[in-house]
Amino acid sequence: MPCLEADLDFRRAGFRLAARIRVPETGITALVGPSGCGKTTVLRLLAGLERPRSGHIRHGEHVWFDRGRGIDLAPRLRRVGLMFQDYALFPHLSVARNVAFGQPRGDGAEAVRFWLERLQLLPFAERRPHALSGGQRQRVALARALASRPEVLLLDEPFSAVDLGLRQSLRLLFQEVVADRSMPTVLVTHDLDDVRHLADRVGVLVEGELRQFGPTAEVFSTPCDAEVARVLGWDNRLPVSGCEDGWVRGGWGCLRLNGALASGIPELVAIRPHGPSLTEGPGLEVEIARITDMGGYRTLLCRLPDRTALQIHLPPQASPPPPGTRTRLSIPEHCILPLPARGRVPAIPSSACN
Ligand SMILES: Nc1ncnc2c1ncn2[C@@H]1O[C@H](COP(=O)(O)OP(=O)(O)OP(=O)(O)O)[C@@H](O)[C@H]1O
Repeated sequence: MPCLEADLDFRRAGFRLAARIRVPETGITALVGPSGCGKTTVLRLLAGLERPRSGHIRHGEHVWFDRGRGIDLAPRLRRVGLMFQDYALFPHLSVARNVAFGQPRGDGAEAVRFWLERLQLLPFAERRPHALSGGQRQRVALARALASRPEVLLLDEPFSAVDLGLRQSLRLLFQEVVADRSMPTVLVTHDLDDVRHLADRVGVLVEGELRQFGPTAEVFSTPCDAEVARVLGWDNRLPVSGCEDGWVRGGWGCLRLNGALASGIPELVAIRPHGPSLTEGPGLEVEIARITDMGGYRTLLCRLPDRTALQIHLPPQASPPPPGTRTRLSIPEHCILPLPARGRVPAIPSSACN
């Protein structure tokens, strides 16, 4: 199956990107990372809108870019369906004509209607982009990317401007389209729910470096370093000042680790919010700061002795003492993840493309 494979080295003033990425034909590959880490740049390089300094880009047997061999295919020849954050709609064209733009020859008004209907845009078919809401404009851009019958789909924040209900239905639609078409699909997003709901695999980009890449569940459950953990929403991060005999400590207290440390002193330990519980026995000293009922569970915001915040989730039947109470927290070893300052990118298995 033709996967999209790229080895990218790119530089611009004050910014360097070096990433190897392999996007299989099936499923969705998400790219996440802090603002400015280079996500959009990766999409622009793949689409041919920026030129790498060295490296290569291949789609199956087709070489799109190879600096050494002097190959640099023009963007229109790469058959990429693109959707960028600014939507890049033509202001003088109606919604229908924007969607028709870039359609392959032979696809007529029926195909346009099909996409307008699927993206709930039919009522706006004759409007110009300026007369649409942000979310409607975003759907026009998505419809246009899909109507071009791309062989590779690159989407930058495709659902950020729509409300939650529409977002859920767009996610479903998007999943169906990708399953029907089987094409390498890269989704850039800041929304971790998009990643959890949609992505089969995820790459975490930090300062232009692909720090971790792998199956979504695996990357979320075992981030390779402190920065990746932050990007993936591990909010409970405790800085480590020392480590001996299987214990780590900081101004917040000390915790026993599960198993030996792979290397040296971790920069911090991350704590899973599900699993810790209040105890009268030995545990981490905390003061309860806030209790929030979340419906299916309760969140407890605790303060540790050095005032670091720690958030845990308790089952709805738990009855924690009121805010202001000093108590102890028992944190099972499997809830503690020691993290180095900077991890190594795991090798991308060649089987990822099979
Ligand atoms: N046209 C440009 N000229 C110069 N520098 C740019 C340009 N576009 C982006 N940059 C810089 O390149 C770096 C990577 O930008 P990029 O847009 O790829 O980040 P991003 O991860 O997509 O960010 P965001 O999540 O905020 O959209 C940033 O430091 C940014 O300031």
